[in-house]
Amino acid sequence: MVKGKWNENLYRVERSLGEGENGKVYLVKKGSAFFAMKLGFDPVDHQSEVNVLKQLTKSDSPFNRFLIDVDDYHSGGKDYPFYVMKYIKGLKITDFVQVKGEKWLGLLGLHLLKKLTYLHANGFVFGDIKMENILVSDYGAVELIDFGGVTQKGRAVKQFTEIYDRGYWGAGTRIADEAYDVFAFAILFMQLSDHAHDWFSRHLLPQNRTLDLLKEKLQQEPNNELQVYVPFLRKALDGEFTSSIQAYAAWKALFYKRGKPFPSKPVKGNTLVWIQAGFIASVVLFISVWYFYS
Ligand SMILES: Nc1ncnc2c1ncn2[C@@H]1O[C@H](COP(=O)(O)OP(=O)(O)OP(=O)(O)O)[C@@H](O)[C@H]1O
Repeated sequence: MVKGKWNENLYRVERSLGEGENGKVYLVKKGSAFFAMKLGFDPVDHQSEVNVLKQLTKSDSPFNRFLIDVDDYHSGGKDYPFYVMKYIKGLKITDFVQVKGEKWLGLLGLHLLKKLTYLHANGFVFGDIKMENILVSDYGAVELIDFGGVTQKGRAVKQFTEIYDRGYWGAGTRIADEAYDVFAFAILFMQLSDHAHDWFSRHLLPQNRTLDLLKEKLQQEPNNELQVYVPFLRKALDGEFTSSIQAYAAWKALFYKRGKPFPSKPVKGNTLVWIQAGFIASVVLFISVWYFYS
């Protein structure tokens, strides 16, 4: 059990969800509700993450219900800072694509860009877009986790991962602007196609990390699902989308051009039974009314 020193909320730790450079994340239960609890390793980094989440809590965006509680856990004479957030039950985006298939790439891109537009509208840039920081729940709902890299526009990006960073590819600065996230988005989607996956994990010498090389790889993109988005990805790498709203509109246009409907939600087994029962009941009612009045 973890009891907050100040707010006195009591959480039962169920299991570990994961660990990164900044902290450990646990699945916790309060009453009958599940949450994710992050215990920070470094108090300064932890506080900076909490400050961003607190600001987003005040915003008019889907992020405003993400942060639940901020407190310290006192144990063995020491205080351990933690925060509690919404628990996201989902798969890492790579695993989701592997399980469900590449036909979902278009929809995932649409949802991720939409999320970024909310963050950007509130004056922030995500900074550390990478596979590990994107969870996908059923039916393709995309959620960002790990707000450690979230940076106010105009400041130097707080935390990034080399291959997603436009500075690494000599394609621009590390000053937080919307195009920075759109560039990382493009790398992510190139990486999500099997073809480029291997190539990204290889170590490249500094002189080989160029925008031309990225575009050359894009040209060779054999993946059918991603093919339609290649013009978008090229523009994103070139920094031509100065806002995520523009990027979202462009992706959306290609998504519909592709002419593929959203993978639809299957009707649940018991919903189907109720629909059938309702139909039979209405037929019986109709026959009996007709019989009664005729
Ligand atoms: N809200 C959440 N719901 C479900 N799982 C989560 C949540 N937040 C984090 N996790 C899990 O915990 C792991 C570590 O969390 P997080 O990425 O925030 O740590 P970090 O130390 O900031 O990582 P990094 O070293 O990448 O910066 C994630 O990869 C994810 O699997």
